[in-house]
Amino acid sequence: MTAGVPELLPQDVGTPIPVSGSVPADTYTYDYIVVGGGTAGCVLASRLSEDPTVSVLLIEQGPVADTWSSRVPLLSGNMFARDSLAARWWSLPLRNADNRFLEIIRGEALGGTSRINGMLYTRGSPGDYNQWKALGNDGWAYEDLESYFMKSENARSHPEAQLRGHDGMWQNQQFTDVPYKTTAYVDHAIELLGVERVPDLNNPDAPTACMGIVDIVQDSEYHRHSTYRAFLPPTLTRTRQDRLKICPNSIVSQVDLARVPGEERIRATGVYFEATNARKAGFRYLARARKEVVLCAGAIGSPQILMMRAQAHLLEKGIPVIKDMPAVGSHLSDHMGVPVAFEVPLSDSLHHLEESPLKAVMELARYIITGGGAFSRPFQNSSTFVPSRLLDDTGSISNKDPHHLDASLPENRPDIELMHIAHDCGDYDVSGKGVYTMLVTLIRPKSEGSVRLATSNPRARPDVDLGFLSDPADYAPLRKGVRFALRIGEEVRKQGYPLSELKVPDGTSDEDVDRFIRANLRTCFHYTSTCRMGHETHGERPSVVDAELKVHGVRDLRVCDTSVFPEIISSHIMAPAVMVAEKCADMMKGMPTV
Ligand SMILES: Cc1cc2nc3c(=O)[nH]c(=O)nc-3n(C[C@H](O)[C@H](O)[C@H](O)COP(=O)(O)OP(=O)(O)OC[C@H]3O[C@@H](n4cnc5c(N)ncnc54)[C@H](O)[C@@H]3O)c2cc1C
Repeated sequence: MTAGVPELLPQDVGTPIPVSGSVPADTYTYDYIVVGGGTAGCVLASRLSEDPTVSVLLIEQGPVADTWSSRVPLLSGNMFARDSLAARWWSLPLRNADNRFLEIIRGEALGGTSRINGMLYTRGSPGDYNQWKALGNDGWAYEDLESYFMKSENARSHPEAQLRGHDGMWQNQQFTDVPYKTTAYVDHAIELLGVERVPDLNNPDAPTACMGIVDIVQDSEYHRHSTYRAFLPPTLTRTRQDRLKICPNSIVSQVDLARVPGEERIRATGVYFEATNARKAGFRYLARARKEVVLCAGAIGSPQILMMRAQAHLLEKGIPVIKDMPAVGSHLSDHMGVPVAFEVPLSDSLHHLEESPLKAVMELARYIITGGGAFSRPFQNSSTFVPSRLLDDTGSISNKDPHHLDASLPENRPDIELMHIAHDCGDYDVSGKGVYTMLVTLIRPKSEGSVRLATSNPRARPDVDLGFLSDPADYAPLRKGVRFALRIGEEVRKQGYPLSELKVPDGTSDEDVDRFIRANLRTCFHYTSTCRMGHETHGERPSVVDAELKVHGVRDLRVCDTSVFPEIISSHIMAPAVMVAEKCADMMKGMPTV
């Protein structure tokens, strides 16, 4: 037992396979089964179990692990720490980027990726969701979703903001003090280049070209506020343990499907699962759902589970296919980032903590005593968003026509984000140097990849093809973004600040910049759209779930995580994952959605 969450074993919540006739059919039956206790899954399980008359089973692959370091912002975002519970494996080679391999990363613990990520809370542009609606998804325009963003959050730093939530379970806040000198020079340079600085990047009325400090999910004690800590804390799970059963360290292999008598359709009746511990392999269990099964296993896990029954090509792997759905695992989208790195004085970057253990210890002590300092924040503090078409040849925004900056219009969505990071983001040797990185990120990529089963073993990692640069149209905005970052560097130097180019393209031609992009491209781990929402299962825009997140043609089965995004949004995706779960809970409860 860890930190008081009542944890159950597979044999406590499921019937062993083969099912014995002596076990009454109702014994291991729940109203709802939620698969995956990650970012969205914790929210959904929490909301569904508000009703004292329903029973909910939550099955999570990873442990409940509420360690101290998992709450310290700077430490908990370190995926390489031994207790980080970040699962890591290699992608397939990037065919269009020098056949490089990139690491696929997700959180595997209660809280999922919200337990290990960069903590940035961003809703995205209203135009992102108006685009979802334009693709045929009724009920998913920004005006339909705003109340769900507000319901979940407690925005501690924006008490006056009417369109931010202040009573929700999930806390976020913003640090307005500038942590390193570089930031002030960089921000000033960006303003000189025509981008407006805004106090709240989550204000839906902010222009599409804007820059500001990003809110982070953090509670009043300056701890990371993962969705586990916010929505399923021990105080809540203990009072609901009669109706909310939490089974960690268990992996769901398949959804149990049965034909609906007299109908073409099939229905989800339960899930098969087993302990994650390899020594328990071979002991399988079945839990049944009276009402619905909901997959919240993330944009890699949910298609992996569905593919066990739903793709014709899997016949070759000996997997019997119940329903052919070509969109399952297809259309993987991710933000791709190109780090443009500058050298700055060591004291102005996070590297000074690595170079001086004494300083690191003092900073940690400062965090423990005051809650402030370098350890109280994640790696990234601020961001700049720009639609690249507004950047002119000089690398600045001269077109200030309000129509072009109206964030509610899908065509105005920004396609470039510059993540401002006082650390290096590449694989090169920077020992002894201070580094400031502009991570130039393509946030509306046209390239798509896929998730495919490598074997029929549910414990095996699936093959992830990120598909970066498979659409050559992605070069143009990335090139503009890289040149914009270099231009910002120039403006900073003009102010007299000692910043020099460290990792930048060899020359100024398109070929030079493209070579740099291919050699340095990295994932932002923002996987979406592998079970995307839409009208059809086949045809021009094949999809997996409808606007109620129900899997097409299968009764009583929904998907609720970032895999359902009809298109990736032009910002970080954790807050939208929570919004999806809030809306899904209301739809399942039959409550009128706004
Ligand atoms: C390193 C990193 C940094 C990031 N930084 C940010 C950021 O700062 N801001 C932001 O907005 N976004 C960020 N993201 C992205 C964002 O955190 C995720 O996209 C989002 O949290 C995913 O939510 P989810 O519910 O879809 O999936 P997850 O949170 O990944 O949850 C899926 C859960 O399902 C479980 N699971 C999977 N398969 C099974 C199975 N078969 N059986 C049982 N359980 C299963 C997993 O263990 C996991 O707990 C980051 C991502 C990473 C990896």
